[in-house]
Amino acid sequence: MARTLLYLHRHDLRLHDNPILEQIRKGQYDSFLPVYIFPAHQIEVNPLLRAEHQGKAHKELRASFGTRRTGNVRVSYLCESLWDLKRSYAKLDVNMLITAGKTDDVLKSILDKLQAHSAGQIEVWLQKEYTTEEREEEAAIMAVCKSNKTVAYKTVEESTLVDISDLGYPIDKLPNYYTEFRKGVEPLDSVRLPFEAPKHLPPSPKITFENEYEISDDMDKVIEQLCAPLGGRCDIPQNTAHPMKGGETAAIKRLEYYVTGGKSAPAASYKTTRNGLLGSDYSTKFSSFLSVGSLSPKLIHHRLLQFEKEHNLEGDVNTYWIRFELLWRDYFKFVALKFGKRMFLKYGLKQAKLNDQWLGADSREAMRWKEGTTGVGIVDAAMRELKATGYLSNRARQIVASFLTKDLNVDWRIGAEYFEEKLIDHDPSANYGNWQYQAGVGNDPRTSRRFNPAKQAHDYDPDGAYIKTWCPEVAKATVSMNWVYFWTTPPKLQQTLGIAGLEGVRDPVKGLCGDERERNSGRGVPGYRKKARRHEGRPRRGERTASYDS
Ligand SMILES: Cc1cc2nc3c(=O)[nH]c(=O)nc-3n(C[C@H](O)[C@H](O)[C@H](O)COP(=O)(O)OP(=O)(O)OC[C@H]3O[C@@H](n4cnc5c(N)ncnc54)[C@H](O)[C@@H]3O)c2cc1C
Repeated sequence: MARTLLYLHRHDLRLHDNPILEQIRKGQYDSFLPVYIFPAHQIEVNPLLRAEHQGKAHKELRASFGTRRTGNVRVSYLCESLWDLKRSYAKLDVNMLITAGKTDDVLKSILDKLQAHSAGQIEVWLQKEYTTEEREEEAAIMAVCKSNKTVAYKTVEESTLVDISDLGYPIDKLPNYYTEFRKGVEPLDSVRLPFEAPKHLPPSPKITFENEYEISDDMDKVIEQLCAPLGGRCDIPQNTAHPMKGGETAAIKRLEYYVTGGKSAPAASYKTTRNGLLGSDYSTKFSSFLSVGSLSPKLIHHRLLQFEKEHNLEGDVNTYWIRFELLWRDYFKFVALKFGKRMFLKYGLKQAKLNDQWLGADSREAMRWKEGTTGVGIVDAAMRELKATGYLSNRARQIVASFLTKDLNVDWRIGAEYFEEKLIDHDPSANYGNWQYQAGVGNDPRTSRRFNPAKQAHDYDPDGAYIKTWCPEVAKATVSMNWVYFWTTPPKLQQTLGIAGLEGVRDPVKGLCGDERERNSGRGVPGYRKKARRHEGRPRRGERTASYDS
């Protein structure tokens, strides 16, 4: 009997290190059909409906606090990643089917079509995911397969550096804090070798699949369509910290770039540069590739091993630290599996009723935070960078998350949902896990962690270059307090700079920064330098800036 493998791609848009494609190399398949379905519960797919099916348009997709599930920058990035994969398949004479709709319904129609064309024994393979919505989707897919006697179904774990089956304990025994988890998997001897990209694949079945959605072969057309209800396609500014396009091709190029240059390669200084805010090399920028699966964490690990060996950098703290961060990614995925829905609940993993008075999405605080018009320079710069580019450094993410939850007292889920809409690297476990951590309801042993924005600005943006890049209205300010806290600009200077009427000057959203003592803890005010020297190396209460247990 003929055998057909239907590969339902999810967040695994690559050929390299792909266990499902490896299975094809090992198995005897007569035909192979890779499929991607734009999921109608996460992406606004109405614009792709054929004219005669406009009546089937579903309700506008909104997250619980009103933001879009997927914004224009992220959906464009996803299309770039998908079309890159489609082109790679085409080079192997394989036709990738890209369609849209409710995943299980669409899968059922594809299976019907395949069976009508005598595809024989059909196997449906897909990536295993760990967050609740993705697991619910998987359950629905499994139900479709089970209801059809000629269809076998298989999921594959492939998205983490350390496979879940190599942890050595069941998921309910996952440590509640990162350090214990990390120590349990280091020194990473169990990381499996990446598979090579296939050189040959079986031919695609000769079927033409049609449903109510029409997906053009022209990526730009699809991007235009998908972005139309999301405010239109976004032009990313030249000075973005993330200039890379989506896709496996760009991902491999980025990985190679990051380890090129011997001891001067960006990877060789990662630990010292990773808290940067401007430029694209201060950190790896692997996250967006990892989030859609264009890059495998196992490939990164093994490429780093090779790099270390070539340049006598074994045991180097910089490359170690890249893995340290990749393990955070793994950890949050496993946390999502262990805690299920709690990952998304107000009181978090801890079910810690820290605060019953959090402000909502329509509060002035939440709205001005999103717009980047609070008057707190480092926060506004970051929020505008996020909106314009879909990317934000880890340092800036921590600062704005702390400001929203600890200074403005806004419900952390509003921030998480906004990040979900905007970030090109959105990954539900990393996003919600980090937000919970910052809000004090997740995996942080401390609940009172707060970042003082003035101290952060002076430590990580001492000459204001970052603030001035994204908030050009204060570019001419020469006294640091004026770009750190816009409203401190003397009225005369406000007139000269032309900023007197700006919301952040006239009506700032200060949160705790409104407190005079708090403002005086910033280096921009006289006397700070003396204080700073006194406290050197000794973080003050509530002001620890080091991330996590770094
Ligand atoms: C509030 C908040 C929300 C976040 N949301 C996301 C998200 O949706 N998707 C996402 O990938 N990361 C998220 N992060 C983690 C981190 O900020 C980004 O992974 C990182 O900034 C991406 O840039 P990079 O690839 O250059 O990272 P690098 O510093 O080069 O790190 C290398 C890789 O390690 C992983 N990593 C680094 N830091 C973390 C972390 N704290 N948690 C989990 N993985 C990490 C990423 O895969 C990253 O690509 C969030 C952090 C915060 C504070």
